[in-house]
Amino acid sequence: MSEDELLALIARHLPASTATVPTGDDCAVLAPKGEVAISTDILVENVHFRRDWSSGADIGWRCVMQNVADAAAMRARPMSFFVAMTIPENVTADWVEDFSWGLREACDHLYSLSGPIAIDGGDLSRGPIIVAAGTVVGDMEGREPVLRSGARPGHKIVHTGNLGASARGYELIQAGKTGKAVRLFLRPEPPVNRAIGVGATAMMDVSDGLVRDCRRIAKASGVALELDSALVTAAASPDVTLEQALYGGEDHGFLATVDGPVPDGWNEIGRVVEGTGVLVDGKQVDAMGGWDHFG
Ligand SMILES: Nc1ncnc2c1ncn2[C@@H]1O[C@H](COP(=O)(O)OP(=O)(O)O)[C@@H](O)[C@H]1O
Ligand SMILES: Cc1ncc(C[n+]2csc(CCOP(=O)(O)OP(=O)(O)O)c2C)c(N)n1
Ligand SMILES: [Mg+2]
Repeated sequence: MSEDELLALIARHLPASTATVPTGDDCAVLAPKGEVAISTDILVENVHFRRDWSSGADIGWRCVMQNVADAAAMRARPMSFFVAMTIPENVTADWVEDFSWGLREACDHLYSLSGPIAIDGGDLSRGPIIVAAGTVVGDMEGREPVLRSGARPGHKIVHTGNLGASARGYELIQAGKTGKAVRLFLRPEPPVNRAIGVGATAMMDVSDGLVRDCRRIAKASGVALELDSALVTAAASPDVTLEQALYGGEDHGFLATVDGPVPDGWNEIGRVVEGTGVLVDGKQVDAMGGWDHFG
């Protein structure tokens, strides 16, 4: 199959674009309403996914979702998406078509949460394994970006999303089991609408684990984040252990700090205090915990 035929297979399922110039030319040209937020994240075969666990559509879905979560964590509305891929010889055209169907399913799901988003470009190359690098363009639409540096003592720590579900799903799938947590591990569902709509002082999506990501906000803000284990357990997905909730990543739910009441759809999990690092029930957590590609 030629590169152009492969591209045609991918294009077959993509949603309609409102870009001034959509995919097909040297660049896409976009017309956002406000400032632009851009983020990129890769999925690498056997690091982020296994082909015997995930279908092509699962990977397409995840490629979109893990990126749009970063845009939403700034309060940008995801509007445009780019996918650069390497594809090995042993991947079938059916797999590639299925991947593109997963992109489409993710875009349709997002339409209902935050409005239209299109795949406006990408790249294809032969490579030894599957790598899918996604880039999201988000439209700030006049909103101020929420940084990691705005947490102050007295603010509440809040979370929305499927806390710990991916970690539980990862453990279940390794044991050959199925269930809702496995489905969420394969297809994370970041509640992007809640992130875009929140009045937060600091925010990020949780990709590497709650404690590790709290540490990032703590460091950027020059404060300590104190988690309450009972609140974390109450906020976590069904049957999730405290360990999975604190250290599991890849849920792409949102961790935020707020100066005021807990927003609708969010759960309080702790508070911002003076100091450094992360505490759980008043005790400093020394271990980094969570996921580190190079640790
Ligand atoms: N190779 C790179 N070159 C430049 N900046 C990078 C690179 N890799 C990561 N970053 C930046 O470092 C920050 C942290 O990255 P990462 O931990 O991957 O964030 P996230 O969990 O939001 O994907 C981000 O601002 C990201 O853009
Ligand atoms: C086959 C397989 N092994 C292990 C994992 C677990 N895992 C891989 S990467 C990762 C952390 C998140 O990925 P990262 O690239 O750090 O995302 P980012 O922080 O850049 O958004 C986790 C928990 C997995 N998803 N699949
Ligand atoms: Mg990243």
